[in-house]
Amino acid sequence: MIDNGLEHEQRYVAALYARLDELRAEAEEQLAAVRRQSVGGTHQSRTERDTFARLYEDRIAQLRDVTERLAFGRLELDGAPDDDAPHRYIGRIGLRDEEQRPVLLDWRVPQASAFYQATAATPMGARARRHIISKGRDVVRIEDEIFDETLLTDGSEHQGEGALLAALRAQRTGRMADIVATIQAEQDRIIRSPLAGVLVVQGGPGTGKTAVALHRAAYLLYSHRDRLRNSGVLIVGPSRSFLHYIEAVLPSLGETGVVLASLGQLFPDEEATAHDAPAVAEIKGRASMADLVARAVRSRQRVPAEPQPMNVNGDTLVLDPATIASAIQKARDSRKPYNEARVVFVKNALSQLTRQWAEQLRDQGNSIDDSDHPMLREDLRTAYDVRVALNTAWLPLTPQKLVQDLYARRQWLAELTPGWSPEQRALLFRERSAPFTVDDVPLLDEAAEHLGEYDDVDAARQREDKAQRKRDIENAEAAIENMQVGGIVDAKTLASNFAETGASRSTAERAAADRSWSYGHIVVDEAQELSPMQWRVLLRRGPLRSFTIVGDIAQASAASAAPSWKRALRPLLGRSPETDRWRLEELTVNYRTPSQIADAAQEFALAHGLPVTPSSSVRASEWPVTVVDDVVAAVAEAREADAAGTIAVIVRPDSLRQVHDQLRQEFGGDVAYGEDSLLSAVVVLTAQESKGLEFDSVIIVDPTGIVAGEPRGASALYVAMTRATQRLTLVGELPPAPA
Ligand SMILES: Nc1ncnc2c1ncn2[C@@H]1O[C@H](COP(=O)(O)OP(=O)(O)OP(=O)(O)O)[C@@H](O)[C@H]1O
Repeated sequence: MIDNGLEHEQRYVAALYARLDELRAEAEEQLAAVRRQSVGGTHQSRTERDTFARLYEDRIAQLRDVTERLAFGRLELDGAPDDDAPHRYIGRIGLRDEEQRPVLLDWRVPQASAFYQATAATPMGARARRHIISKGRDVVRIEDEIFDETLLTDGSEHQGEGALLAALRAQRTGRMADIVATIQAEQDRIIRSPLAGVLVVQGGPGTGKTAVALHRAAYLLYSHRDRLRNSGVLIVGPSRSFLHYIEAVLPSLGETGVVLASLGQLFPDEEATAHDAPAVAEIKGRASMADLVARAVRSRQRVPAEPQPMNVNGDTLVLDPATIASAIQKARDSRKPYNEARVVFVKNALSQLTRQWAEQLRDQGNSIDDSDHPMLREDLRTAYDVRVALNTAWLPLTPQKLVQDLYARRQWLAELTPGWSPEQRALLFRERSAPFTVDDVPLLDEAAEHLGEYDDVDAARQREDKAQRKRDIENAEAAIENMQVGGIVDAKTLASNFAETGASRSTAERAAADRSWSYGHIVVDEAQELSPMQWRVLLRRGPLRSFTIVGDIAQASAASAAPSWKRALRPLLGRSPETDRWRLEELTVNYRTPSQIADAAQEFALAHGLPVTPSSSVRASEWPVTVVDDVVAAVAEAREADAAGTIAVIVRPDSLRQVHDQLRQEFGGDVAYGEDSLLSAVVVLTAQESKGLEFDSVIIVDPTGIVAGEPRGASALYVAMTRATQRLTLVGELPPAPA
C-alpha cells in the first residue's frame, strides 16, 4: 500500500503552492528593484535594465500560468534503503525548496517518464503511481495504481483510468486543455521521441494527435532548450480558429514564444483566410506549380524587338536590342534571384550605354575621356527614357505582383502553359484586385524564392540586422560579466532580449515576420490536408527537416491532399531512398468520441469507401445518435441536456448565414459564427472549419447536402461526426451508401 492519504497530499500540495507564491513574490520584488534602478547612463545600460525586467516579467507570467493542477502525480520508487523519501512528486514545472532540494519534478525530466509509462509488466523501477486530482488548490481525490502483477490482469489498462475518464467527461470550453496529468503510455513515447528527423503521428479522430503534438513541442523546448531557444518552434494548423483553440496549451505547460501560424499566415505580410474552390485549390497545390512560377519569373525579361531611340539630356541615344540581350545574359549568369540579378543587369546595361554615349559624343567632336564616364553614367541612370527602357526589359517585382499578373494576364498564362486546356487556365483567372487565398500562399512564397529581395533597401536592412545581432551578443556578454549573472542567462538569450526591447518584438514575432527564418522544429497539425506546394513552403521554413507531422490520412478532405503519407511527404523528403527516413507512430485509442458516436461515424465512413483508421473508444455516453428534422428544436434539446456545454451546429457552407440568423432569432447572442466564435455557447460552422475542434454536442444540418456539396464531401461529414464529446444529432438522414 502507498503511505499517506488525501490529507497528507493536501498538505504537500499546499506547501508547493506556498513555494510557488514565494517564488513569484521574489520575482516581483526583483522586477520592482530593477525598475527602480536609475534610468540614466548609456543606452546599453538602459537596455540591460529593460532586458532583465523582461526576464522577470516572463518568469512571473510563467509562474502564474502553471497554477492549475500544479502537481498531479506521485511515483513510488523501489528506493534505496537510505533514501528517506522514496517517492517523487510530478508536476507542471520543477520546483526546489529553500535549500534547493527538489520538491516537484517537471513532467518532462527523464525520471518522470515512469509516471506515464510504467506498467505492471514493466514497472521501470516504480512500485506504484498515484494520481492527485485537484480543484483549484484543493486536492479532491487520489487514485493509486499498484504495479503488482497479481493484482492486474495485463498491462494494457488505461493509466489512471479514473483521472482519465474524469478529464474526458469534463465539459468543453471552446479552448483545448492540456493533458499533462493523464498522458497515456503510447502518447508519452511519442512525446519523448528524439528531436531529429521526421516523425509522423497517424491516428483516427480523437486519438489525441493534437494534444500529443503540443506536449511534444513543450517537451522538446524543455529538453533541447539551447538548440530551440534561438531557432524557435513553429506550429502550423489549418486555420486561425484552430490556433485560437489550441493557443492556451503551451503557456499552461510553462512554454511561450512558440510561433503559431495557420496555412494562410505562412507568408509574412499577407494574411489569407479564404480558400479557393476545390478544383482551383487542386491546381494551385500541384508540385508542377513550382515550375510554372519559375518559368513565369524567367519570362519576365524582355529584349526589345527593334532599336529604340532614347532622349538623354537632349541627346538621342539609340538602344540596341543586343545591348539589352547581353546585359540580361550577364545577369542570368550570375545565378542570383530575379531582383538581385536585376541589379547586375542594370549595372551592365548602364556600362554599355555609357561607353556608347561617350563614343557618340566624341564622334560629335566633344572631348570626352574615362574620367567623364561616372557623370555620363549618372545622367543615363536618371534619364526618364533609360529608366523606362530598362524597366521594360527587367522590372523589379514583388511576389504579389508576379502572382497577380500570372492570374490576370490570360495571354501570358497561355504562353507559359502550352500543355494546359483552356478550362484549366480559366480556373486560375481572377482580377488583379482579388484578395489572396490560403492556396495562393505557397505560390507567393515560391515567387519570393525566385525573386529575392525586392530592392537594395531590403538587402541592406538584412545586413544591418545581422550586424546588430552581432553587436547585441557582444554587449550581452559584457552585461553578463558586469552583473555577475553568468550561468543564469546566456549571451544569446540576453541578446534576443536586447533586440526585443530595441525593436519591441519578441523572437517569435521576428521569426514569424521573416520569410528566411529557419526553425529548429516544426509541428504540422491536420497534415493530411497539405498540398505538395504547402509542403514546399514548410521545407523552406525547416531545412533541418526536424518535423512532427500529425494527422489522419483517412480524414483528408482537401482536393489536393495525398492518399498516403509516403506520397504526402515526397515534397519534404524527395524521391531518394531517404524517403524511408521517416518514423511512423500510430495512436489507436479514441479519447474524444463515445463509442456509439464513433461506431456510427465509422460505419458511415466504411459504407462510403473511406479508408478509416480503426480506433477504440475509451468510453460510451448515455446519448444515442439521434435523427431529427428541425435544427432549432435540436439546439433547444442540447441546451436542455447540458445548459453550460458547448454546441456546434455544422452546416453546408452556403447555408452558414441562414442557419446562423435563424438560430440567432431564437437564442440571441449565444449564437455566433466565424473566426472568434469558439467561446460562444452555440457555434455555427462548416465541416471544413470544424477540423481539429471538439464540442460537447454536435448537430449536423443536412448531412446529405454536406456529402453532395463537395468532391470529398463524405470525408468532410466523417470529420464533422467525430467532433462530439457527448451527443450527436443529425438534422436529416445520413445519405445512403453509393451503389
Ligand atoms: N491522455 C489524455 N488524457 C486526457 N485527455 C486526452 C488524452 N488524450 C487525448 N485527450 C483528449 O481527447 C480529445 C481529442 O484529442 P485531440 O484533439 O488531440 O485528438 P486528434 O487526434 O487531434 O483528433 P482529430 O484528428 O479528430 O482532430 C481532446 O479533448 C484531448 O484533450
